[in-house]
Amino acid sequence: MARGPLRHLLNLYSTKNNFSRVTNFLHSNRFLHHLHPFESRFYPSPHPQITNPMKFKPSYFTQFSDFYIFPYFNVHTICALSDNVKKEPASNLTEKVESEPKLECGGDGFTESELGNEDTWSEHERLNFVQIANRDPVEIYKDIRDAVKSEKQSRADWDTLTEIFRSFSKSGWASSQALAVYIGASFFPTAVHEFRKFFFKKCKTDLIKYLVLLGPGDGADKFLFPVFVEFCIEEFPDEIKRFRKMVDSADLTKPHTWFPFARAMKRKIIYHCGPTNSGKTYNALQRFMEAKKGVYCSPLRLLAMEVFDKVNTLGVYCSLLTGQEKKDFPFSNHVACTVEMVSTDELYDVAVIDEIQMMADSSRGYAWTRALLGLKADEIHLCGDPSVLNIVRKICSDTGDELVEQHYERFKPLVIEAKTLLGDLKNVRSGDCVVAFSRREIFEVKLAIEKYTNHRCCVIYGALPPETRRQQATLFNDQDNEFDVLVASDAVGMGLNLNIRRVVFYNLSKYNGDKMVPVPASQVKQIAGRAGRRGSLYPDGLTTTLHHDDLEYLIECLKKPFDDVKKVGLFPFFEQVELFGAQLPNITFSQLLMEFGENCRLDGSYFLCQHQHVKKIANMLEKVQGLSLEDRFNFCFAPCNIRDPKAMYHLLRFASSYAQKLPVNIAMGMPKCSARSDSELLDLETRHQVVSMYLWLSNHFEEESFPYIKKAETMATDIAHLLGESLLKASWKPESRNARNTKLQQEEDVYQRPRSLVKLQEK
Ligand SMILES: Nc1ncnc2c1ncn2[C@@H]1O[C@H](COP(=O)(O)OP(=O)(O)OP(=O)(O)O)[C@@H](O)[C@H]1O
Ligand SMILES: [Mg+2]
Repeated sequence: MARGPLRHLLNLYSTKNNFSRVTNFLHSNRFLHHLHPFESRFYPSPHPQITNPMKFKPSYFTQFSDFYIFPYFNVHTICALSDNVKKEPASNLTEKVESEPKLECGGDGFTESELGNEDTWSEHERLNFVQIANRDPVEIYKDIRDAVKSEKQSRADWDTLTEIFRSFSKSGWASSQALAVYIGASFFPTAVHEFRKFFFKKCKTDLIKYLVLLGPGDGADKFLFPVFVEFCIEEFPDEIKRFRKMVDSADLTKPHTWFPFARAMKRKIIYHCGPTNSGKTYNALQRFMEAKKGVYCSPLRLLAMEVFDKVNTLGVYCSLLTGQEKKDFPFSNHVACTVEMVSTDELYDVAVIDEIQMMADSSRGYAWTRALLGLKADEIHLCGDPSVLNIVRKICSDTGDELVEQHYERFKPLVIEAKTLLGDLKNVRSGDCVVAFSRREIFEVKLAIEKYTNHRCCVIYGALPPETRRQQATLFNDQDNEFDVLVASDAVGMGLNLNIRRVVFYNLSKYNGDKMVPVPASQVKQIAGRAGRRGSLYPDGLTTTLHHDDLEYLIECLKKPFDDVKKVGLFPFFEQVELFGAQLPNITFSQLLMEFGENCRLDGSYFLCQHQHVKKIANMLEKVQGLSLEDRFNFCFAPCNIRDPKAMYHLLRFASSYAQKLPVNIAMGMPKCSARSDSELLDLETRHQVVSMYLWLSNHFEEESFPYIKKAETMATDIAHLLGESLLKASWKPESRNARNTKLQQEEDVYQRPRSLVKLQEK
């Protein structure tokens, strides 16, 4: 065993202020290069110091040190364990390490001078301390283990020792280091408690004196840690084995290896990179239509429907596949689908993944990542802004795919109107799209515009079914009617082709589920960019704000370069969660998801997508008996508004019937007429959601369990129609789905909203 250099490092490490010497030693020995692949097995976060030794910083060292502290991880073991380590015989490496000139720190690394100048210490004690500091932790451990019983100590020393162990048990450093030897965070306190008992029972005076000298804190923690590791390895082999299995099954590093068939292909990736309205999707779709077999992956059902209609009109037979609907076009070789639904089994000539920057989306990003990594297509066209270009470059270098970049500019520049609407909605003009970020505000604006001007408004917001959004868009685009103004939420940012002359921001703040925050610049850009589409009535796009106060923020957002995204989303497949769950019997599914989130390992380019939505549904379904783990997993992804109690109730009902193996009933009536008030409109929105959920479930479970598909389809169409009718007449004050917003509703005059929410926040 190449213990010499490793011991040397350990000794250096256990002394204070020795950091620079240790790092010099590491650099000179090329240890870091060799350890890289192995290191990635332990840590969920990126370690730039490993990939680039010159960036090695003191704070990293503590995390890095296990390899030296843990006596079994010598150079040989590390070489053997790492797959990608340079093919160099371990013995060579050892020789290199050992042949490095010794650093000038005297003896074995821990010098006498480093012990300070305590006059009270005898020469004998000094020598003793140096010896203890430099002893092999394995030997220290064995000595304690084999001792008969502890020697008598002074009261003061016992007290200090108690403090030392208290500090050790609370040390975040020790707890996170322990993970590297598979002692989980939840087991760590128990392990320390046992270690303390063991230590107090048998420890010798000189060791205690040395620890007392170090005192509670860093120095003692680092001295005790390797001894603690030895203790755990002997005392808790089963715990360690169990935790190791668990950690291994939550390994989400190297996700490109999850798709061996895609890896076996030589794929060509074409990144259509540019701002909104620059022709990215148009060009990608040209290739899609030319191909023998193609797939278009859309961020929205609406956009999938648009492409489905468009390419069929142009004579290319295309099917439609979304979570809710399957429309098989006879003899078609093309399919337009939502990105979550794309098959990674099917072979395609050309695939298009639209709005690729959504890879970085905190909840849905995993679907884009999966499509990019897993699609089996000779040619994959990515359309999006430049924010994920760098990370796509990195992913392509991991997958070995060829990457071609095509850069685009906006057809016509977007012009900012500095005059603004001067805070008065009476200044709205034909072709304007007023953007507000809540349903309540959308209806307030519509009400005000229709009351104080001669314009009529169409509305588009997230809770409307795609069919209704399309109907509203058509109404707005059509010049032969009075509906010449659009009031919309951020749902307008993607997809629809709209004849917008000017995008007017009613405000530039939105509620993030917790508080009001400024709308991110990337979103502002995307929405503003909707003004002036090529081929539309208004090819020159304009944008402005309602209030002058907000203008500065709008300009700032539009001037801002695109973000450079560092991480993209990932989510485990069911099989991965199942494997992980096998290590943790007797816990609920939502606890299992939580454990997975806490224990999974990711490498630096990925984050685990948020799954509050999934957890909330998992919690609700906990009491439903008879669902398999896979059923639970699938139910949790149903498109259900978790803030809508009625929708949640129906989902629970569906799951309960399914669990009892009964045919799942829609059990929901159809309203007779369109809505006459906002609460009726809300009710229609909920009903549509429930039916849409039913359709989604019928596509994700055996069809026999959901036998009322035809009925659900008819209901969905009818409700969307009623919603459309209702919106034509909607001229009521908006209500809110939950009590939280009712306070906000008390504002009487729609013109009296805070002057500039962005400004207010800055203050
Ligand atoms: N070469 C072209 N010939 C005719 N029309 C085009 C051409 N390129 C783009 N268009 C039209 O210009 C409009 C904007 O193009 P496209 O939707 O491809 O832009 P985009 O860059 O994908 O925008 P977004 O980021 O908003 O999705 C569309 O209506 C499209 O049909
Ligand atoms: Mg596009």
